[in-house]
Amino acid sequence: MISPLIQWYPGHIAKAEKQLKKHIDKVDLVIEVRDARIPISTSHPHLEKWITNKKHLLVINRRDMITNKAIKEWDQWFKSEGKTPWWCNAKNGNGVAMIKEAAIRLGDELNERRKSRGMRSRAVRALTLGFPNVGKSALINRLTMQKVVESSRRAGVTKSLRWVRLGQQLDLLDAPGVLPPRLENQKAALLLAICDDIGQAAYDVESVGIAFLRLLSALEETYSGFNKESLKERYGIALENCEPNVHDWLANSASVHTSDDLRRMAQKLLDDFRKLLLGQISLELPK
Ligand SMILES: Nc1nc2c(ncn2[C@@H]2O[C@H](COP(=O)(O)OP(=O)(O)OP(=O)(O)O)[C@@H](O)[C@H]2O)c(=O)[nH]1
Repeated sequence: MISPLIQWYPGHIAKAEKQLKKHIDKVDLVIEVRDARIPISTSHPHLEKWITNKKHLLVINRRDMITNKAIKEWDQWFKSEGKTPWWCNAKNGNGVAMIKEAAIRLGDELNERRKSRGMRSRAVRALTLGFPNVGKSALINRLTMQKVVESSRRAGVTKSLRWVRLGQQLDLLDAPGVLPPRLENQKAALLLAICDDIGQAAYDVESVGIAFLRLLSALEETYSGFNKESLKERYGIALENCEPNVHDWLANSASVHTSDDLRRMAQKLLDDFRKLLLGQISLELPK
């Protein structure tokens, strides 16, 4: 079995973490953004420690990339863990207005407290925090209803912290994505690579593509909007019987003749998944 060793901690992320720790004291509220396809693997292990005494809004973005059934099950799971998830699609704006209202409500609570202590009320200061590429910048652009920060397909585009004013009520700090310095959990790292939430320099596309196929073949049909037929039509791949050695099995398939073919196919497969061409697929299930 091929197990990719994935590590990604580029200089700008190390710098971002340092800056973040400096700025975190200045904010009232942390808007944590996660990827709906992998909401556990995109939870930062140090976040709880960083945000003690802060208000916390948990946003699960890319809701369009998983099924409604999956959203419902995750929703119940988060609630059973004492958390309230706010689902959104930062690309088309779905769910963003409710997140804005929730942030403003939390700001109002804060200002009530300030007033009771004889202090003047002010805009709530919020920080968006999350792994690279989960949609933090897209969310900010939707919240402000203009393109104030760069949002791009590549992970690691936001490179410095920047304040953005949202009316009189909300000041938002857009921060670069943060990651733990070591991806101890390689299963989670693999999911991050499949979802394009870490830079491509961190992994071997062929190994990740093959691991993705293996995951697809093990997916619960009822839980996913994934259509095995589409894979068969587009790539000539039948997922049945692809174990135990996916690599050999793939190498013998009709469209793969050279290792370059294999690499190209792996890349296309991952791109298709990321662009929703293979359906709405959850790569993690609630425990
Ligand atoms: N399908 C879909 N795509 C989204 C959604 N939100 C963001 N995207 C896309 O995901 C990519 C990454 O979004 P960004 O907003 O740049 O992500 P980020 O978290 O700011 O990324 P970093 O700058 O790397 O930290 C972009 O191509 C967005 O258009 C969503 O809800 N659904």
